[in-house]
Amino acid sequence: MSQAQERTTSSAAAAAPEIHKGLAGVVADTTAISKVNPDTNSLLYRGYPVQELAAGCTFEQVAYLLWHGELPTDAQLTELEETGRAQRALAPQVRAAIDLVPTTAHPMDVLRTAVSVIGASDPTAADARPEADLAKSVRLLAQVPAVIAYDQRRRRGQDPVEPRSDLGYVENFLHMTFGEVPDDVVVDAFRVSLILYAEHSFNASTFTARVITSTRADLYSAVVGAVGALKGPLHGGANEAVMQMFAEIGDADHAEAWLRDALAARRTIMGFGHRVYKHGDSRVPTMKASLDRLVDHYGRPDLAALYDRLEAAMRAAKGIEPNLDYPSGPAYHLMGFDTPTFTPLFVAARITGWTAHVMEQAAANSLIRPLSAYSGPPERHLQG
Ligand SMILES: CC(=O)SCCNC(=O)CCNC(=O)[C@H](O)C(C)(C)COP(=O)(O)OP(=O)(O)OC[C@H]1O[C@@H](n2cnc3c(N)ncnc32)[C@H](O)[C@@H]1OP(=O)(O)O
Ligand SMILES: O=C([O-])CC(=O)C(=O)O
Repeated sequence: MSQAQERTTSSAAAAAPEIHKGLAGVVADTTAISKVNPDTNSLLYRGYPVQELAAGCTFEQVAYLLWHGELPTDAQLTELEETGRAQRALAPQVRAAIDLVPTTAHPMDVLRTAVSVIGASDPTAADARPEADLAKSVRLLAQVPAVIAYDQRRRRGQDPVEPRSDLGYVENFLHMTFGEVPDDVVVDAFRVSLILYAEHSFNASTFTARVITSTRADLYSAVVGAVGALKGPLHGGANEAVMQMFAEIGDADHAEAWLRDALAARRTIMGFGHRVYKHGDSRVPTMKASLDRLVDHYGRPDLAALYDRLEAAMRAAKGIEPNLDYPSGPAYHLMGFDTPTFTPLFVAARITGWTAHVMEQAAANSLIRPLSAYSGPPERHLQG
């Protein structure tokens, strides 16, 4: 190589931008909503450890905390509950829109469509004042359970169940889905799962919501985009994929051989691994404890055995730990939800975190627009 060529190569190398594929390790902004700390395996919502919130709070209290930064007083909680309870029923046009979506479509497609119609029917959709965005967030929190319950029931050929305003959020959700409020152990496991799923800093779906908000689009558009991002199996779609995987393995005694073959085929093992946590997901022990109680309640030690054997085999083979979707999938299965409904349940919880981030982004906005390094052909021209 000539000296001139060397100079060109080294100056090109010096100018080459550092690429952060997948934005891994990039700190994109500040947030006061939650702190994910992989070093201490901890997760704080507005400063509170999520385990403490899961042990002692209702889901509505956690929603209020994420939106407002503080836990509600009794009067504030009552106001939130009453506003939500009054909005639990679906408008006829939302039901009609759901009915138009074929049942061959995934329930996440139905939910995405329903949120879009809820937004398009809201005359305040374009009102970007913080109090208007908060009201939209409360509305979505109240209506998403009705969409999920309505869709699962229509797929089963069952009539819809009307909401009950005398029930709390969690009990009413289960009532609308199953036509009855199940035993306390089930209600409590569901409550815990919703609190654990509520918020997780700049994950892919939340970041999607923030990107959309950064263009000054409305809150419903941000949530529709976030639902799309959550659907993928590398993100929220993993909870249903865990159950499909369990069905494929069938029996705990097959776990090790199944995993050996799956890894040899370079398959991704669903419910394992995490972009941020590399030594285990802070939420898993709490959800696993709820799963254990469900296993006892329903008398399903076979499911617990499969869970444990696959987890141990994955740890031995790859040193990779489960994420929250691993215990949540079988927990939702035991509660009686259909497998394709699992990711919509994640949406019901994450609506709180998404909308908190939408409001935080809007309050201190800067258009999110990273740079790219061009890797296509050099400049060229049409002939003649
Ligand atoms: C609530 C949530 O959304 S949590 C995430 C839910 N998603 C899943 O459970 C899907 C399965 N998991 C995965 O696909 C990944 O672990 C992700 C997408 C979550 C994180 O991905 P990344 O941060 O890109 O992981 P990373 O590339 O650092 O992985 C390191 C190595 O472990 C491997 N690995 C990571 N997770 C898995 C897995 N679940 N199965 C098999 N191998 C895995 C990667 O292939 C990679 O191997 P290599 O170095 O030989 O190529
Ligand atoms: O943080 C992430 O990348 C994914 C995750 O666990 C979540 O969104 O709950």
